Amino acid sequence: MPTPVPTDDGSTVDVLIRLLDDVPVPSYAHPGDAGADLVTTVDVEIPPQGRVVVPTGVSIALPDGYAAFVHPRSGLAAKHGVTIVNAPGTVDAGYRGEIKVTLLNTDVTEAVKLARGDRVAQLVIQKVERARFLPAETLPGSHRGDGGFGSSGGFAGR
Ligand SMILES: O=c1ccn([C@H]2C[C@H](O)[C@@H](COP(=O)(O)OP(=O)(O)OP(=O)(O)O)O2)c(=O)[nH]1
Ligand SMILES: [Mg+2]
Repeated sequence: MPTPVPTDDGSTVDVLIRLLDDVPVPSYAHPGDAGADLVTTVDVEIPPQGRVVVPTGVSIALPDGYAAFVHPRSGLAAKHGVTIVNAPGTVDAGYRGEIKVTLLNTDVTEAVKLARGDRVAQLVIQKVERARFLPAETLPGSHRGDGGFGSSGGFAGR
């Protein structure tokens, strides 16, 4: 069995954060976690199949070449059907406004009540490339070609 190489704990980036409310600085629950939890600063009830934009009480300044992505939390999704409409939300490096989360209650019958301070999303910071788009008449061939949307097969006979 190959020995896993420990992750480099120096792989962190400094991100300035403003707390706009009495909220904790987002933190990673465990070493090696990718997402730092964000809380809602408001009590909210999301009706069945409803959506609501909640503030998180934080704004950040990312270095150029980085973006932050607002991801759903699996516990909220699995237990209550709560996800994020635009998952993952994209926070641009130049954005200085409050980070907000557009929550969606996918449950058809049950409303979901969230209280101020509840963790509603997780923020993943990533390095991102920006492209120089080069218009071309044709594109180089590839093994996949234009196959997509299930071209490699479905599941369980469908
Ligand atoms: O889940 C999200 C997604 C975005 N944003 C903020 C940060 C981001 O930099 C800005 C714009 O997001 P996006 O580009 O996704 O929205 P848009 O509809 O294209 O708005 P804009 O025209 O302002 O770019 O909104 C959030 O706070 N939460
Ligand atoms: Mg945009």
